[in-house]
Amino acid sequence: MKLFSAEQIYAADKFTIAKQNITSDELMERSAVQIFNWMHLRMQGAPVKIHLFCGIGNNGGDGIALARHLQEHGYNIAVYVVNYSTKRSKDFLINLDRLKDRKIWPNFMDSDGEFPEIGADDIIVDAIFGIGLNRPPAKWVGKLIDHFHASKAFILSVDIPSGLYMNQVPEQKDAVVRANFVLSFQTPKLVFFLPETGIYIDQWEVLDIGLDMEFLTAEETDYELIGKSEVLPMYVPRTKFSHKGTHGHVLLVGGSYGKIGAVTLASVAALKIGSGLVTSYVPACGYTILQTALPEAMVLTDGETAITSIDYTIKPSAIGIGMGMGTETQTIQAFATFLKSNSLPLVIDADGLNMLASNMELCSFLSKQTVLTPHEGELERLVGKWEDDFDKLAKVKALSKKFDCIVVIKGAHTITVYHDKGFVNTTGNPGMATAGCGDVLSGIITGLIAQGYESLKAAIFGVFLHGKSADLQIESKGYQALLASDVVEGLGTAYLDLFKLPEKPPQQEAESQE
Ligand SMILES: NC(=O)C1=CN([C@@H]2O[C@H](COP(=O)(O)OP(=O)(O)OC[C@H]3O[C@@H](n4cnc5c(N)ncnc54)[C@H](OP(=O)(O)O)[C@@H]3O)[C@@H](O)[C@H]2O)[C@H](O)CC1
Ligand SMILES: [K+]
Repeated sequence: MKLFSAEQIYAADKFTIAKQNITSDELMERSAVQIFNWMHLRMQGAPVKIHLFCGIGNNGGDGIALARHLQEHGYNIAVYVVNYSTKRSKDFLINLDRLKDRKIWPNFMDSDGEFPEIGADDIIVDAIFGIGLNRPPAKWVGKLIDHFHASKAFILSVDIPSGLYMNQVPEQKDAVVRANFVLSFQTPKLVFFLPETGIYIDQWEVLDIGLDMEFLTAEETDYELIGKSEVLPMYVPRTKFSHKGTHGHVLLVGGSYGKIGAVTLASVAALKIGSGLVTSYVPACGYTILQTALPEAMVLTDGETAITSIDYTIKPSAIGIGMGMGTETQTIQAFATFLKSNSLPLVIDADGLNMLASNMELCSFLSKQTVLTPHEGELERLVGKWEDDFDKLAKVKALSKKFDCIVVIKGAHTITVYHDKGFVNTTGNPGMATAGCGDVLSGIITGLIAQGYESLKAAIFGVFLHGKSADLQIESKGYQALLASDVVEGLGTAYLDLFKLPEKPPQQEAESQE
């Protein structure tokens, strides 16, 4: 799913209005009706108090139009106009008049004089600011937002939590609504998925307001949200006459005394994701461990407790390097020599990234579209400190373009960056914050590349399957007990889940059984 910018959404509005020959007010009405239907389906007329806080722009207009529909269906509402500016939008005013025609008089608020009482069991509809926020909210609006939070009421934000920008992090962290639920029009927003801004959103859902599909399809976006529909077309099925030689040969280079587990996890993940053959290249201290833990793998050794040179005669189809490898001087030399002569598809993780970061000149030797899989600490060593999430993304894009590499920024929503484009993952959970999960991911991505997936697709698909496996495993294991090896274990079901149809709603299910 594409993640559109504010400019693109405004352009889509304009295009849709012209093409469908509707007014902007009609488009606002569609938005309001969609929100109303969503709420009505869940609330079924419940007499819960609903406080609608509406700004004076089109986000506020949505709120005002929603208030009319709620009132017409007998809901218990209170409407407030958060009068932060005198520049009221045309469609806001049209809807304000419609409300007044129905004898509903909003409370106009333009300072922190007195805020209404809000009960913990009430609902707040947050329609103060939408995607048009372009400067910090006034102090009193910040206080009003504090008042929302203090009430403990459920907060439903219209389109985007008020106070969040579309393309930068907020200056005042307190002046942003912490939404329990966001109903976002047509497209989720990138800020829902970034660590500094995603914290303001518990859950979100997209409402289709019928923006022109032709326009949306043609528009290129800087970011894409990756779900099942995006990865399914990437999947390459096995053919009847294929054999282990057809499914690639992975070489994993890493490990040092006390850290052989890292290569072991990557190796088993590479096998489980479907590579035909896996060779693990480890210091001699890892030989027995690997041969015992993973009889399916072949093992090559070098040095006693750390890797001192990387020499092999096998012909791998993809190489993963760095997990548990250490950064001893001899290891760094071996790594440098290897990079200078290697032209095979490559994945670099963990200590491989640390060695790269302390010898950035080596980046010019990376084979094309090398995949780097840093966590935040490793990334900072590679690109330097960033000011905020947007600066981080800009720095990563610059690195990717400079060295033609793919950077997998690991996090709650892992973002795979290639040149100017970012792919935001939707699977995974906090149970994955556990030792070895990164090693598993590097094994998965290397294993997919070895099977013939292009490196970028392997990174995007691999990140998805890694998270999906953990999501499926969590159902029986819980967050705390999830281990990296459970994530490896679940890879088979993660593949199978790609082909599971979504569950039908109960009514359809009954009909299909008749
Ligand atoms: N296609 C869709 O998704 C549709 C979305 N709709 C809704 O429209 C909003 C966007 O509406 P817009 O009027 O452009 O913007 P806002 O409502 O967010 O803001 C209104 C104006 O407020 C001014 N502004 C910005 N920041 C501040 C601030 N800190 N303090 C005071 N005022 C501020 C700004 O105007 P200026 O000229 O003063 O700069 C904003 O324009 C979208 O989110 C949806 O909810 C439509 O209903 C249908 C289509
Ligand atoms: K809002």
